[in-house]
This record gives sequence, structure tokens and C-alpha cells, in this order.
Amino acid sequence: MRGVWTVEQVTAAEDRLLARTPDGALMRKAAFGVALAAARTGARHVVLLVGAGNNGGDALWAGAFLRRRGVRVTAVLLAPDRAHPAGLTALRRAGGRVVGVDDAPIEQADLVIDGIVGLQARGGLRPDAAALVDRVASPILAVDLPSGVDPDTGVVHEPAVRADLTVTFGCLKPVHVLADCGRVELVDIGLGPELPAPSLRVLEAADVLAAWRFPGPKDDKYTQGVTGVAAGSSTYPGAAVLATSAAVLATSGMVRYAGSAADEVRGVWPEVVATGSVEDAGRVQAWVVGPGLGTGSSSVEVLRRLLGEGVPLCVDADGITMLAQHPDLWDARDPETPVVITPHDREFARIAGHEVGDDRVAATRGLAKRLNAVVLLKGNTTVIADPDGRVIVNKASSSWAATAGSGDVLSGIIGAVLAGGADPATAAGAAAWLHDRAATLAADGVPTSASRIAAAIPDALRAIR
Ligand SMILES: NC(=O)C1=CN([C@@H]2O[C@H](COP(=O)(O)OP(=O)(O)OC[C@H]3O[C@@H](n4cnc5c(N)ncnc54)[C@H](O)[C@@H]3O)[C@@H](O)[C@H]2O)[C@@H](O)CC1
Ligand SMILES: [K+]
Repeated sequence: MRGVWTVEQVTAAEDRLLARTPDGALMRKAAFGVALAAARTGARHVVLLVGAGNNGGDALWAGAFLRRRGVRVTAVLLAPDRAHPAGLTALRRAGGRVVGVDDAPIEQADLVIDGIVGLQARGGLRPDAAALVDRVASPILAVDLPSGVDPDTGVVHEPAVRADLTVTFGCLKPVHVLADCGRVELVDIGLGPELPAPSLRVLEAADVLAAWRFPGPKDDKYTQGVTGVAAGSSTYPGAAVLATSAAVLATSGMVRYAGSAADEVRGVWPEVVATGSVEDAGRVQAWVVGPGLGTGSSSVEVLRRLLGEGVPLCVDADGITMLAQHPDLWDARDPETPVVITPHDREFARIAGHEVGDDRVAATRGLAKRLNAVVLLKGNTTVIADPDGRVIVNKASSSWAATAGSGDVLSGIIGAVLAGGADPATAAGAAAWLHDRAATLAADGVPTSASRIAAAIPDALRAIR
């Protein structure tokens, strides 16, 4: 598990650290990390874009270190009268060139270092900075974060810097997990002891593995948690097959299917215990309900019944639409019964009554609290919030999961992990993580499909075991 801290948290922690560190020492440590990363690129001429604050100071100090290693360094001052004085002196002493915006040798750079703006960034690049960035053809190394991207929400205020590499300090900030920062390198500046509990968390392979239920010597088909799937309809039998496939491949216990696509499901998975209705389904430890189910009155009754069963539920797709259309459905649920809902942006708007907006984390957190449910907001970065305000984010390793039916696969995996007994937010986070890896494996660089993503679940699991 990796933590992520907001600008407010980082600034407060830095203030405490600064108070017990010699003047300028932190900046030099940070800048040294930037210089090392820049040196590793092999660039012979580095151009620094230097803004008014300490982010520009980092760039200037990094330039001074690079200059001492024999690299040609030119600093372009975007705000000449507010450039970091000590950094500017250090660069000049080391033999770096300092120019104004009109003389910026952007085209001659092997590497551009973006020290335009850092944690205090507000809005997009100002016009003169934007014009310079527009001319860059070399790789860009962003100091702390790509300028023009909001540090806390990851919203890209065009025009913004597109970084190939971002070197950040002390800890990850939301921008690093919510937006594209290129490769992210973290430089230790000793901030750890000053940091409070993180605002967001990122799961790693070990966390995903810990959330999964694998059979032990005492297990049988029931003890690992039985997953129930109530999905599909005569119009959409495929959703039933996809969600069931994912559940079958994600666990080795038992999967039950209940609904009108029982024949189709049985045809693909003879090991699934398939029945025509949820009344006949038998006991399960978690339900997946909604994909392709339809929103008619019989589907509403299926959802009402399952919400009242007292076992964890993953409600997806039509299930979410029904919850939005019939809020009284929540009354069927004991407030202690864990529910995970998995909206995309349009479903989110439907159930929340407002658009997601720029701050996806705040929006997800707000809805989770209001519904007393775990909310998994889909997107290239998946945001998962629980009712207590804890948030897990999972940045996709590729975009191949953006394909029809891939959400059905995700909900099937969530159901399986829930049935195994994982806590609901962790189950959703671990499932999102594994789904992304399965999509990347299934694609292997070329377009894939939901069936193939499901089929890649065993390989994705094998890779982390
Ligand atoms: N505080 C610390 O202990 C450390 C800070 N460090 C660096 O300091 C940075 C933060 O420095 P600052 O607090 O000076 O803030 P910034 O360097 O982010 O911003 C400084 C100035 O830029 C202006 N600005 C805001 N948005 C802008 C935009 N879109 N375009 C142009 N200008 C804009 C602000 O009004 C402000 O005056 C960090 O990102 C990091 O790079 C590092 O040196 C590590 C240690
Ligand atoms: K920057």
C-alpha cells in the first residue's frame, strides 16, 4: 500500500520539517534528485523553464548541479524579478546561462526541465509559458508535477505540460495518481515522520494478493465463499456470461447464477450452478447484481430481494439505474450490509443527482458517505471511496479495458473477492487492480475484448502469486 497526501498535508509537513533543517537544505536535496534523474537521461544541453516560486528554485539548483557535471544548462526566467535568488546565484556561479523568454533556446535542448510552477499551481500555464512549452520537441522532466495540472485533483488545465518523467519529493501527491505525469520518481527528503495519515491509498500487488481468497487444505467448495450472479436478460445474455466468467476465473470455490440467461451461462460454464430465479439460487456469500439485468419491475424486485438478504452486494449497471430511479430500494437493506456500487460517470450523475465534476475524489467520497456504500467510480483512474472517507485510487496501466462488457467482468471479480470475505473497499480496489492487469495482459499491445479480459484473470493472478 502506498500513501498519497494532499497539498495542504504536504505543506504543513514541510513547514514542520523546514523548521528543523538548515536553510535551503531541503531544496538542495530535492534539486539533487532532479539533477540525478536528468543526468540519467544523458542529455548534454538542458533548458530550465523557471517560474516565480520554489519550484523554479528547484530547477535552478538542479541546473547548478548538472552544470558541475559538465552539462550545458540554460535557464529561461519566466518571471525574472521573482526567480529564486539563491538558486539563480548557484546556477550563475556554476557557469549556467540565464536568458529571458525571447531568447529561449528550446529547439536546442536535449531535455527541458519544467520548474514553472509546483504545489501552489492554480489554473493553466500563462501565455508566455504556454508558448515556450508548445515549442518543446525534447523529453520533458517535470519538477514535482507537470505545470498546468492541478496538484490535488489532477485536472489538466490546458495548455499544460506533458511530462515524460516527473520527479517529486517526500511523498506522492494526488496529481501523481490521478493524472498523467509520465514516469514518477520519488526523492526522499525526510518528510516521512512529519506526514499524517494519507488522504488516498494505492494498492500494490501484495495488497491485492492479501485480499484474495485461495483454498487451503481445510477448504471445500463452500468455505471459500460462494459468489452469486444475478445479471443478464433475454436481450443481454452476454452480460450474464461475462460477469459469471469473471467470478469463475477469479476464485476456485463455487459460483451460482440466477436469471434468464441460465442456459447461456451453463453452456459456457458447466461448473456454474445456474437457476432461473434468485428465489431458487441457494446460499451465497456475495451477490453481483445488475449487468444487463434490465430495469423493469421484475428486475426491481430481484434487486430488492437481494438487498434484503444480508450478504455483501456489488451493484452495477442496471442495478445502479434502478437504485437511482427507486431510492426506496435502499430501505430493503440492513445498513450493516456492505454494498459496492460501480458507476461510470453517467451512472454516477444518475444516482448522485449531479455530475462528477473536476474533483473526482471529493465526488466519490461524498456519494459513498451519502449512500453509506462503497462507491467505485470508473475511469482511467478508478476512485474507490468507503463511507468513512477512506479512498483507494487505481491508475490504469493501459486503456485496453475501455471495451464493451469489461465492466461486467469487473463486477464479477468484485463479487468473487467480496464472497471470499475481503472488506468491501479493499475488494473493490483489489478487483480494479487485477482487472486492469488482466486487460493489459489480454491486449498485449493490440485491441482486446471483455471475454479475453476475463480469460486473462488467471494469468494476472499468477503474475502476483
Ligand atoms: N517547501 C519545501 O520545503 C520544499 C518545496 N519544494 C518545491 O517548492 C515547490 C512549491 O513552491 P512554492 O510554494 O514557492 O510554489 P510554486 O513554485 O508552486 O508557485 C509559486 C508561484 O507561482 C504562482 N503561480 C500559481 N499558478 C501559476 C501558474 N499556473 N502559472 C504561473 N505561475 C503560477 C503562484 O502565485 C506563486 O507565486 C514545490 O512544488 C517543490 O517543487 C522543494 O524544494 C522541496 C522542499
Ligand atoms: K513543475
